[in-house]
Amino acid sequence: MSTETTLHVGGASPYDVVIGRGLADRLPALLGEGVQRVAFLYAAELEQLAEPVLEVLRPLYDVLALGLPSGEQTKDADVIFQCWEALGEAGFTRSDAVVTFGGGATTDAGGFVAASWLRGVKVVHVPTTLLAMVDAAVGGKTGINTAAGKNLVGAFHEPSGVLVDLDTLLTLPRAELVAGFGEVIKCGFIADPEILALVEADPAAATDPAGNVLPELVQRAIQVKIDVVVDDLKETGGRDGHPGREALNYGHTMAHAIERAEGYTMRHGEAVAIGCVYIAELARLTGHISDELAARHAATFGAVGLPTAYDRASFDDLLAAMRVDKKSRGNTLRFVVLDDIGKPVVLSGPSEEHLRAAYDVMAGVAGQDG
Ligand SMILES: NC(=O)c1ccc[n+]([C@@H]2O[C@H](COP(=O)([O-])OP(=O)(O)OC[C@H]3O[C@@H](n4cnc5c(N)ncnc54)[C@H](O)[C@@H]3O)[C@@H](O)[C@H]2O)c1
Ligand SMILES: O=C(O)C(=O)C[C@@H](O)[C@H](O)[C@H](O)COP(=O)(O)O
Ligand SMILES: [Zn+2]
Repeated sequence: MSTETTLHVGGASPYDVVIGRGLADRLPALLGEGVQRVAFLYAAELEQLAEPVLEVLRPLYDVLALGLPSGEQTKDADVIFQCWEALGEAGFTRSDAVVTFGGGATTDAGGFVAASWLRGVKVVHVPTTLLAMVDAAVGGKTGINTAAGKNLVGAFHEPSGVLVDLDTLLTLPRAELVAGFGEVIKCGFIADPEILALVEADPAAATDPAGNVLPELVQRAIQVKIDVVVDDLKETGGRDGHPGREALNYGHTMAHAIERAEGYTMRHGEAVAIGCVYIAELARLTGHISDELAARHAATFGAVGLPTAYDRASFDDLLAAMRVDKKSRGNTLRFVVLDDIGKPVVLSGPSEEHLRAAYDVMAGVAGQDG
Protein backbone atom coordinates (compact mmCIF):
# COMPACT_ATOMS: atom_id res chain seq x y z
CA MET A 1 0.00 0.00 0.00
CA SER A 2 1.91 3.05 -1.17
CA THR A 3 -0.91 5.58 -0.92
CA GLU A 4 -3.47 6.58 1.63
CA THR A 5 -6.46 4.33 2.28
CA THR A 6 -9.65 5.20 4.10
CA LEU A 7 -11.78 2.49 5.67
CA HIS A 8 -15.26 3.53 6.64
CA VAL A 9 -16.95 2.32 9.83
CA GLY A 10 -20.72 2.40 9.39
CA GLY A 11 -23.44 2.26 12.03
CA ALA A 12 -25.22 4.88 14.13
CA SER A 13 -22.05 7.00 14.59
CA PRO A 14 -20.05 6.46 11.41
CA TYR A 15 -16.39 7.48 11.14
CA ASP A 16 -13.31 6.97 9.00
CA VAL A 17 -10.06 5.15 9.67
CA VAL A 18 -7.38 6.85 7.58
CA ILE A 19 -4.27 4.71 6.93
CA GLY A 20 -1.06 6.02 5.39
CA ARG A 21 2.23 7.71 6.19
CA GLY A 22 2.90 11.18 7.63
CA LEU A 23 -0.77 11.97 8.16
CA ALA A 24 -0.75 14.60 10.94
CA ASP A 25 -2.37 17.24 8.73
CA ARG A 26 -5.45 15.03 8.31
CA LEU A 27 -6.37 15.41 11.97
CA PRO A 28 -8.48 18.62 11.78
CA ALA A 29 -10.77 17.04 9.19
CA LEU A 30 -11.35 14.06 11.50
CA LEU A 31 -12.07 16.40 14.42
CA GLY A 32 -14.71 18.17 12.34
CA GLU A 33 -16.34 21.55 12.82
CA GLY A 34 -16.94 23.47 16.03
CA VAL A 35 -14.08 22.21 18.19
CA GLN A 36 -12.28 24.95 20.12
CA ARG A 37 -10.26 23.13 22.78
CA VAL A 38 -8.39 19.86 22.28
CA ALA A 39 -7.20 17.73 25.20
CA PHE A 40 -4.20 15.92 23.77
CA LEU A 41 -3.78 12.80 25.93
CA TYR A 42 -0.49 11.18 24.99
CA ALA A 43 1.95 8.62 26.35
CA ALA A 44 4.46 10.97 27.99
CA GLU A 45 7.44 8.96 26.74
CA LEU A 46 6.35 9.72 23.15
CA GLU A 47 6.71 13.51 23.45
CA GLN A 48 9.10 13.78 20.49
CA LEU A 49 7.00 11.52 18.25
CA ALA A 50 3.94 13.61 19.09
CA GLU A 51 5.52 16.91 18.02
CA PRO A 52 4.34 16.88 14.35
CA VAL A 53 0.78 16.29 15.57
CA LEU A 54 1.00 19.11 18.11
CA GLU A 55 2.38 21.41 15.39
CA VAL A 56 -0.80 20.81 13.40
CA LEU A 57 -3.11 21.23 16.41
CA ARG A 58 -1.61 24.30 18.15
CA PRO A 59 -2.39 26.96 15.49
CA LEU A 60 -6.00 25.76 15.21
CA TYR A 61 -7.09 24.90 18.75
CA ASP A 62 -6.53 25.77 22.37
CA VAL A 63 -4.48 22.66 23.20
CA LEU A 64 -4.30 21.10 26.67
CA ALA A 65 -1.48 18.52 26.41
CA LEU A 66 -1.49 15.91 29.17
CA GLY A 67 1.36 13.37 29.28
CA LEU A 68 0.15 10.06 30.70
CA PRO A 69 2.12 7.18 32.25
CA SER A 70 3.27 4.54 29.80
CA GLY A 71 1.66 1.24 29.11
CA GLU A 72 -0.76 -0.50 31.42
CA GLN A 73 -0.02 1.92 34.31
CA THR A 74 -2.18 4.47 32.55
CA LYS A 75 -5.29 2.24 32.71
CA ASP A 76 -5.78 3.22 36.31
CA ALA A 77 -8.58 5.08 38.11
CA ASP A 78 -6.12 7.63 39.59
CA VAL A 79 -4.87 8.61 36.13
CA ILE A 80 -8.43 9.03 34.85
CA PHE A 81 -9.25 11.15 37.90
CA GLN A 82 -6.28 13.45 37.21
CA CYS A 83 -7.46 13.90 33.62
CA TRP A 84 -10.97 14.79 34.83
CA GLU A 85 -9.47 17.37 37.19
CA ALA A 86 -7.42 18.92 34.36
CA LEU A 87 -10.43 19.07 32.03
CA GLY A 88 -12.46 20.68 34.79
CA GLU A 89 -9.80 23.33 35.40
CA ALA A 90 -9.61 24.06 31.67
CA GLY A 91 -13.40 24.48 31.46
CA PHE A 92 -13.68 21.76 28.87
CA THR A 93 -17.14 21.73 27.27
CA ARG A 94 -19.18 19.42 25.07
CA SER A 95 -18.02 21.18 21.92
CA ASP A 96 -14.37 20.36 22.75
CA ALA A 97 -12.54 17.17 21.86
CA VAL A 98 -9.99 14.63 23.06
CA VAL A 99 -7.16 13.36 20.86
CA THR A 100 -5.31 10.30 22.11
CA PHE A 101 -1.76 9.53 20.95
CA GLY A 102 -0.02 6.30 21.91
CA GLY A 103 -0.50 2.56 22.17
CA GLY A 104 -3.65 0.70 23.12
CA ALA A 105 -3.25 1.50 26.81
CA THR A 106 -3.34 5.22 25.96
CA THR A 107 -6.28 4.94 23.54
CA ASP A 108 -8.19 2.80 26.10
CA ALA A 109 -7.57 5.23 28.99
CA GLY A 110 -7.89 8.42 26.91
CA GLY A 111 -10.98 6.99 25.25
CA PHE A 112 -12.48 6.38 28.69
CA VAL A 113 -11.77 9.98 29.70
CA ALA A 114 -13.62 11.11 26.56
CA ALA A 115 -16.47 8.65 27.22
CA SER A 116 -16.95 9.80 30.79
CA TRP A 117 -16.29 13.57 30.69
CA LEU A 118 -19.70 15.33 30.50
CA ARG A 119 -21.04 11.82 29.69
CA GLY A 120 -19.17 11.79 26.42
CA VAL A 121 -17.17 14.19 24.25
CA LYS A 122 -15.69 13.74 20.80
CA VAL A 123 -12.47 11.69 20.54
CA VAL A 124 -10.05 11.00 17.70
CA HIS A 125 -7.47 8.26 18.21
CA VAL A 126 -3.95 8.41 16.80
CA PRO A 127 -2.62 4.90 17.55
CA THR A 128 1.17 4.51 17.49
CA THR A 129 1.57 0.77 18.06
CA LEU A 130 0.62 -1.98 15.64
CA LEU A 131 -1.75 -3.40 18.23
CA ALA A 132 -3.55 -0.10 18.75
CA MET A 133 -3.80 0.47 14.98
CA VAL A 134 -5.39 -2.87 14.19
CA ASP A 135 -7.49 -3.22 17.32
CA ALA A 136 -7.63 -0.83 20.30
CA ALA A 137 -8.28 2.41 18.41
CA VAL A 138 -11.15 1.02 16.34
CA GLY A 139 -14.55 -0.07 17.60
CA GLY A 140 -15.17 2.13 20.61
CA LYS A 141 -14.22 -0.12 23.54
CA THR A 142 -12.54 1.99 26.22
CA GLY A 143 -11.52 0.99 29.71
CA ILE A 144 -9.24 0.64 32.68
CA ASN A 145 -8.21 -2.18 35.03
CA THR A 146 -9.12 -2.80 38.67
CA ALA A 147 -7.57 -5.07 41.27
CA ALA A 148 -10.05 -7.79 40.28
CA GLY A 149 -9.06 -7.85 36.64
CA LYS A 150 -8.43 -6.40 33.23
CA ASN A 151 -10.73 -3.83 31.57
CA LEU A 152 -13.41 -4.27 34.23
CA VAL A 153 -14.45 -0.61 34.13
CA GLY A 154 -15.15 1.14 30.85
CA ALA A 155 -17.63 2.26 28.27
CA PHE A 156 -18.43 1.88 24.60
CA HIS A 157 -17.59 5.24 23.06
CA GLU A 158 -16.89 5.39 19.35
CA PRO A 159 -14.23 7.74 18.02
CA SER A 160 -15.02 10.42 15.43
CA GLY A 161 -12.01 9.26 13.48
CA VAL A 162 -8.84 7.17 13.64
CA LEU A 163 -5.53 8.25 12.14
CA VAL A 164 -3.20 5.32 11.41
CA ASP A 165 0.19 6.81 10.55
CA LEU A 166 2.34 3.80 9.65
CA ASP A 167 5.49 5.91 9.99
CA THR A 168 5.06 5.86 13.77
CA LEU A 169 5.85 2.12 13.67
CA LEU A 170 9.43 2.94 12.65
CA THR A 171 10.31 3.90 16.24
CA LEU A 172 8.34 1.09 17.87
CA PRO A 173 10.57 -1.44 19.70
CA ARG A 174 10.64 -4.79 17.92
CA ALA A 175 9.02 -6.63 20.86
CA GLU A 176 6.05 -4.20 20.77
CA LEU A 177 5.66 -4.62 17.02
CA VAL A 178 5.69 -8.39 17.37
CA ALA A 179 3.13 -8.15 20.20
CA GLY A 180 0.76 -6.47 17.74
CA PHE A 181 0.83 -9.68 15.74
CA GLY A 182 -1.07 -11.33 18.59
CA GLU A 183 -4.15 -9.44 17.40
CA VAL A 184 -3.29 -9.52 13.67
CA ILE A 185 -2.97 -13.32 13.64
CA LYS A 186 -6.07 -13.61 15.85
CA CYS A 187 -7.97 -11.80 13.06
CA GLY A 188 -6.59 -14.33 10.59
CA PHE A 189 -7.96 -17.27 12.57
CA ILE A 190 -11.38 -15.77 13.29
CA ALA A 191 -12.10 -14.21 9.88
CA ASP A 192 -9.40 -13.73 7.24
CA PRO A 193 -7.22 -16.71 6.21
CA GLU A 194 -5.25 -14.47 3.82
CA ILE A 195 -3.70 -12.87 6.92
CA LEU A 196 -2.42 -16.29 7.98
CA ALA A 197 -1.10 -16.99 4.47
CA LEU A 198 0.80 -13.67 4.35
CA VAL A 199 2.36 -14.19 7.78
CA GLU A 200 3.25 -17.84 7.21
CA ALA A 201 4.71 -17.22 3.73
CA ASP A 202 7.39 -14.86 5.04
CA PRO A 203 7.29 -13.92 8.75
CA ALA A 204 10.33 -11.63 8.38
CA ALA A 205 8.72 -9.64 5.56
CA ALA A 206 5.41 -9.51 7.43
CA THR A 207 7.05 -7.99 10.49
CA ASP A 208 9.17 -5.42 8.63
CA PRO A 209 7.75 -1.98 9.57
CA ALA A 210 9.24 -0.44 6.41
CA GLY A 211 8.09 -3.24 4.08
CA ASN A 212 4.99 -3.58 1.94
CA VAL A 213 3.40 -6.64 3.58
CA LEU A 214 2.67 -5.00 6.94
CA PRO A 215 0.44 -2.24 5.47
CA GLU A 216 -1.73 -4.90 3.84
CA LEU A 217 -1.92 -6.83 7.12
CA VAL A 218 -2.89 -3.66 9.00
CA GLN A 219 -5.63 -2.92 6.50
CA ARG A 220 -6.95 -6.49 6.54
CA ALA A 221 -6.98 -6.73 10.35
CA ILE A 222 -8.76 -3.38 10.71
CA GLN A 223 -11.34 -4.54 8.16
CA VAL A 224 -11.96 -7.71 10.21
CA LYS A 225 -12.59 -5.55 13.27
CA ILE A 226 -14.85 -3.13 11.39
CA ASP A 227 -16.94 -5.95 9.90
CA VAL A 228 -17.56 -7.34 13.38
CA VAL A 229 -18.26 -4.10 15.27
CA VAL A 230 -20.69 -2.63 12.74
CA ASP A 231 -22.92 -5.66 13.31
CA ASP A 232 -22.62 -5.84 17.09
CA LEU A 233 -21.11 -2.68 18.57
CA LYS A 234 -22.10 -3.35 22.18
CA GLU A 235 -21.38 -7.09 22.19
CA THR A 236 -25.02 -8.09 22.58
CA GLY A 237 -24.70 -11.06 20.22
CA GLY A 238 -24.29 -12.08 16.62
CA ARG A 239 -26.49 -13.70 14.03
CA ASP A 240 -26.73 -17.20 12.53
CA GLY A 241 -24.52 -18.80 15.17
CA HIS A 242 -21.74 -16.16 14.86
CA PRO A 243 -20.74 -14.89 18.34
CA GLY A 244 -20.82 -11.26 17.14
CA ARG A 245 -18.32 -8.94 18.79
CA GLU A 246 -17.31 -11.65 21.25
CA ALA A 247 -15.41 -13.21 18.32
CA LEU A 248 -12.80 -10.45 18.75
CA ASN A 249 -12.27 -11.82 22.25
CA TYR A 250 -10.82 -15.04 20.79
CA GLY A 251 -8.03 -16.19 23.12
CA HIS A 252 -8.69 -13.34 25.55
CA THR A 253 -10.27 -15.24 28.46
CA MET A 254 -6.96 -16.93 29.22
CA ALA A 255 -4.93 -13.93 27.99
CA HIS A 256 -6.49 -11.55 30.52
CA ALA A 257 -6.06 -14.13 33.30
CA ILE A 258 -2.36 -14.44 32.45
CA GLU A 259 -1.92 -10.65 32.31
CA ARG A 260 -3.45 -10.36 35.76
CA ALA A 261 -1.27 -13.18 37.11
CA GLU A 262 1.78 -11.34 35.72
CA GLY A 263 0.78 -8.04 37.36
CA TYR A 264 0.19 -6.56 33.86
CA THR A 265 3.88 -6.75 33.01
CA MET A 266 3.36 -9.12 30.07
CA ARG A 267 2.45 -7.44 26.79
CA HIS A 268 -1.22 -7.86 25.89
CA GLY A 269 -0.41 -9.20 22.41
CA GLU A 270 1.93 -11.83 23.87
CA ALA A 271 -0.77 -12.96 26.30
CA VAL A 272 -3.27 -13.10 23.41
CA ALA A 273 -0.93 -15.41 21.47
CA ILE A 274 -0.72 -17.80 24.44
CA GLY A 275 -4.47 -17.47 25.04
CA CYS A 276 -5.20 -18.41 21.43
CA VAL A 277 -2.98 -21.49 21.72
CA TYR A 278 -4.86 -22.41 24.91
CA ILE A 279 -8.29 -21.99 23.33
CA ALA A 280 -7.25 -23.91 20.22
CA GLU A 281 -6.27 -26.82 22.44
CA LEU A 282 -9.58 -26.60 24.32
CA ALA A 283 -11.38 -26.58 20.95
CA ARG A 284 -9.39 -29.65 19.86
CA LEU A 285 -10.17 -31.50 23.09
CA THR A 286 -13.89 -30.70 22.77
CA GLY A 287 -14.05 -31.91 19.18
CA HIS A 288 -14.34 -28.52 17.45
CA ILE A 289 -11.10 -28.46 15.46
CA SER A 290 -8.54 -30.88 14.08
CA ASP A 291 -5.10 -31.63 15.52
CA GLU A 292 -3.65 -29.78 12.49
CA LEU A 293 -5.57 -26.57 13.08
CA ALA A 294 -4.66 -26.59 16.78
CA ALA A 295 -0.99 -27.08 15.89
CA ARG A 296 -1.21 -24.28 13.30
CA HIS A 297 -1.97 -21.82 16.10
CA ALA A 298 1.30 -22.43 17.92
CA ALA A 299 3.21 -22.55 14.63
CA THR A 300 1.88 -19.25 13.27
CA PHE A 301 2.14 -17.21 16.46
CA GLY A 302 5.55 -18.79 17.08
CA ALA A 303 6.73 -17.93 13.55
CA VAL A 304 6.76 -14.19 14.32
CA GLY A 305 8.42 -14.73 17.71
CA LEU A 306 5.38 -14.67 19.98
CA PRO A 307 5.26 -16.91 23.07
CA THR A 308 2.99 -19.94 22.84
CA ALA A 309 3.38 -21.53 26.28
CA TYR A 310 2.92 -20.39 29.86
CA ASP A 311 3.38 -22.14 33.20
CA ARG A 312 4.15 -19.43 35.77
CA ALA A 313 0.65 -19.38 37.28
CA SER A 314 -1.26 -22.43 38.49
CA PHE A 315 -4.37 -23.71 36.74
CA ASP A 316 -6.46 -22.87 39.82
CA ASP A 317 -5.29 -19.25 39.89
CA LEU A 318 -5.91 -18.78 36.18
CA LEU A 319 -9.33 -20.43 36.42
CA ALA A 320 -10.32 -18.04 39.22
CA ALA A 321 -9.21 -15.06 37.12
CA MET A 322 -11.06 -16.36 34.04
CA ARG A 323 -14.32 -16.41 36.01
CA VAL A 324 -14.51 -12.57 36.03
CA ASP A 325 -14.27 -12.45 32.24
CA LYS A 326 -17.08 -10.36 30.72
CA LYS A 327 -18.28 -13.31 28.65
CA SER A 328 -19.08 -15.30 31.82
CA ARG A 329 -22.70 -15.61 32.84
CA GLY A 330 -23.05 -16.38 36.55
CA ASN A 331 -20.86 -19.40 37.25
CA THR A 332 -20.75 -20.45 33.60
CA LEU A 333 -17.54 -19.75 31.73
CA ARG A 334 -18.03 -18.97 28.04
CA PHE A 335 -15.27 -19.03 25.42
CA VAL A 336 -15.04 -18.28 21.73
CA VAL A 337 -13.66 -21.33 19.89
CA LEU A 338 -13.36 -22.11 16.19
CA ASP A 339 -15.23 -24.76 14.24
CA ASP A 340 -12.80 -23.92 11.45
CA ILE A 341 -10.79 -20.90 10.27
CA GLY A 342 -13.26 -18.02 9.96
CA LYS A 343 -15.97 -19.92 11.86
CA PRO A 344 -16.01 -18.74 15.48
CA VAL A 345 -18.68 -20.14 17.82
CA VAL A 346 -19.35 -19.90 21.55
CA LEU A 347 -18.35 -22.80 23.80
CA SER A 348 -20.36 -22.56 27.00
CA GLY A 349 -19.49 -24.31 30.25
CA PRO A 350 -16.69 -26.70 29.21
CA SER A 351 -15.80 -29.31 31.83
CA GLU A 352 -13.07 -28.56 34.34
CA GLU A 353 -11.33 -31.70 33.09
CA HIS A 354 -11.04 -30.22 29.58
CA LEU A 355 -10.05 -26.77 30.92
CA ARG A 356 -7.29 -28.37 32.97
CA ALA A 357 -6.11 -30.65 30.17
CA ALA A 358 -5.75 -27.64 27.84
CA TYR A 359 -3.81 -25.85 30.59
CA ASP A 360 -1.46 -28.84 30.85
CA VAL A 361 -0.68 -28.57 27.14
CA MET A 362 -0.21 -24.79 27.35
CA ALA A 363 2.10 -25.29 30.35
CA GLY A 364 4.06 -28.00 28.57
CA VAL A 365 3.25 -30.74 31.09
CA ALA A 366 1.33 -32.77 28.50
CA GLY A 367 1.59 -33.27 24.75
CA GLN A 368 -1.27 -32.57 22.34
CA ASP A 369 -2.77 -35.99 23.03
CA GLY A 370 -2.59 -35.49 26.81
N1 LIG B 1 -10.16 -1.22 23.25
C1 LIG B 1 -9.86 -2.28 22.53
O1 LIG B 1 -10.64 -2.71 21.69
C2 LIG B 1 -8.54 -2.94 22.72
C3 LIG B 1 -8.11 -3.86 21.78
C4 LIG B 1 -6.87 -4.46 21.96
C5 LIG B 1 -6.07 -4.11 23.04
N2 LIG B 1 -6.52 -3.19 23.91
C6 LIG B 1 -5.65 -2.78 25.03
O2 LIG B 1 -4.47 -2.21 24.50
C7 LIG B 1 -3.43 -2.33 25.45
C8 LIG B 1 -2.14 -2.78 24.80
O3 LIG B 1 -1.78 -1.84 23.84
P1 LIG B 1 -0.31 -1.81 23.19
O4 LIG B 1 0.12 -3.18 22.87
O5 LIG B 1 -0.36 -0.80 22.15
O6 LIG B 1 0.62 -1.39 24.40
P2 LIG B 1 0.91 0.00 25.14
O7 LIG B 1 -0.10 1.01 24.89
O8 LIG B 1 1.17 -0.41 26.54
O9 LIG B 1 2.27 0.48 24.44
C9 LIG B 1 3.43 -0.30 24.58
C10 LIG B 1 4.67 0.59 24.78
O10 LIG B 1 5.08 1.12 23.53
C11 LIG B 1 5.29 2.53 23.64
N3 LIG B 1 5.05 3.09 22.32
C12 LIG B 1 3.85 3.30 21.74
N4 LIG B 1 4.00 3.73 20.48
C13 LIG B 1 5.33 3.84 20.27
C14 LIG B 1 6.11 4.22 19.15
N5 LIG B 1 5.55 4.52 17.97
N6 LIG B 1 7.45 4.24 19.28
C15 LIG B 1 8.04 3.89 20.45
N7 LIG B 1 7.35 3.47 21.53
C16 LIG B 1 6.01 3.45 21.44
C17 LIG B 1 4.28 2.92 24.70
O11 LIG B 1 4.53 4.19 25.23
C18 LIG B 1 4.45 1.78 25.69
O12 LIG B 1 5.58 1.96 26.49
C19 LIG B 1 -3.92 -3.28 26.51
O13 LIG B 1 -4.27 -2.57 27.66
C20 LIG B 1 -5.15 -3.90 25.88
O14 LIG B 1 -6.09 -4.30 26.85
C21 LIG B 1 -7.72 -2.60 23.78
O1 LIG C 1 -12.91 -5.05 20.49
C1 LIG C 1 -13.24 -6.08 21.08
O2 LIG C 1 -14.41 -6.37 21.29
C2 LIG C 1 -12.22 -7.02 21.57
O3 LIG C 1 -12.53 -7.94 22.28
C3 LIG C 1 -10.81 -6.77 21.13
C4 LIG C 1 -9.77 -7.28 22.11
O4 LIG C 1 -8.60 -7.50 21.35
C5 LIG C 1 -9.40 -6.27 23.19
O5 LIG C 1 -8.30 -6.73 23.91
C6 LIG C 1 -10.52 -5.86 24.13
O6 LIG C 1 -10.15 -4.75 24.90
C7 LIG C 1 -10.92 -6.93 25.09
O7 LIG C 1 -12.16 -6.58 25.58
P1 LIG C 1 -12.78 -7.08 26.94
O8 LIG C 1 -14.20 -6.75 26.76
O9 LIG C 1 -12.52 -8.54 27.09
O10 LIG C 1 -12.14 -6.31 28.02
ZN1 LIG D 1 -6.94 -7.80 22.67
